[in-house]
Amino acid sequence: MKLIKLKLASFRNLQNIELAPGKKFNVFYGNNGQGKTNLLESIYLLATMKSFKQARNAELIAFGGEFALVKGTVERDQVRREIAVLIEKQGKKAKVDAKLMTRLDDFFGNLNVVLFTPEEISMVRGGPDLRRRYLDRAVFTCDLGYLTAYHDYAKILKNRNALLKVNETAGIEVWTEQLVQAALLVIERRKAYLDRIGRLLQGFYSEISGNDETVQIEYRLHGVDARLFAEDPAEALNQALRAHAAEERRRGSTAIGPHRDDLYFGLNGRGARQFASQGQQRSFVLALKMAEIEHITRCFEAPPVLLLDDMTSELDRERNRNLMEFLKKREMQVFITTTSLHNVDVDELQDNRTFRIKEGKILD
Ligand SMILES: Nc1ncnc2c1ncn2[C@@H]1O[C@H](COP(=O)(O)OP(=O)(O)OP(=O)(O)O)[C@@H](O)[C@H]1O
Repeated sequence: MKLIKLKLASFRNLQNIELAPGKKFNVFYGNNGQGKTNLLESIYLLATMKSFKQARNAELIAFGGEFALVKGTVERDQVRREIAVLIEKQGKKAKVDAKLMTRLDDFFGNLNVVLFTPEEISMVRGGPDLRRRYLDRAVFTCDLGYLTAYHDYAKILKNRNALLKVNETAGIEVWTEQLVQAALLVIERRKAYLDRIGRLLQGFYSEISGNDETVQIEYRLHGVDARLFAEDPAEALNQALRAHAAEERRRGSTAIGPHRDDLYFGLNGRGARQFASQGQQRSFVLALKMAEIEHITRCFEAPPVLLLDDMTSELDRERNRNLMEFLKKREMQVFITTTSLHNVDVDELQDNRTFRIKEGKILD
């Protein structure tokens, strides 16, 4: 899967960009604040319809503009497709080969991306919402049905919360029953994904870190007896909900379910969040991304496009070299941003292309 053309109009500070990326490494370099991250954000948006900065539509449109347009030509198995996202303040529209997509399922999968930014280390250090967001996106890429399961759960959760908020207990059982069924579908898919990723993670971590530390990843159910869950998942959730009934009434919201669950990242048998160094945490996230790349490659029989934002500032020399080795071995298109070409071993990269960005324009 390759992005062979990219066209931007009024996207953030990128007023008018037309680009023919190379099929392997594409390095975007320039000073701070010139538009390098914006460029990666546009590619991410073309794949996911979302900003990785959680930006609202209005923020994506160039100051003073009415809309932004991101267009790309993607190639897979020698078939080319034109995909486009039009961003207006009130919403986004997606097109494939000039046809407006009414079902987003038909849009996703034309371009798959995996993103690594300096901020993502907070996935290890920060709160559970960041890990859930990562997990949901990762599951969804290869399992489009997950989006429906997730939305069904979210809808039921909203209805149940609305009753709890007004302290209405009549009718709550019906919602509880539906909540448990929908929750099980979400948890099952999340766990299945983690099983696959977990098997790949160790190898990639060793490759990046160059040492024999061990890593673990586990799904952590919030407030649920894990042993009972293994025997009778529905009963375990019901029991946990019964045990938290008073708390739910007090807080006016549902206390148990996938919206509260978390991921455990372990390093040498201890929590990476509390005990791993910055470098180890970075290696962990990177290994997670490598595992995600491998997983996507297997399910689409084509590697995703990798977006590496300001990569060099994040890893020490050896880890950086190990990452480059990993990337060189793969037939994968990579977009890298950096403040200086000295930060990236461009000479050593085959088929590389470099682009200088200044004030929202590509100079080369
Ligand atoms: N909606 C918008 N319209 C116009 N310009 C915008 C908009 N949103 C952000 N910008 C501008 O984009 C620039 C930031 O670009 P970007 O984050 O891509 O920088 P960068 O080249 O990645 O820098 P760094 O190396 O510091 O990460 C800022 O100058 C900001 O003012």
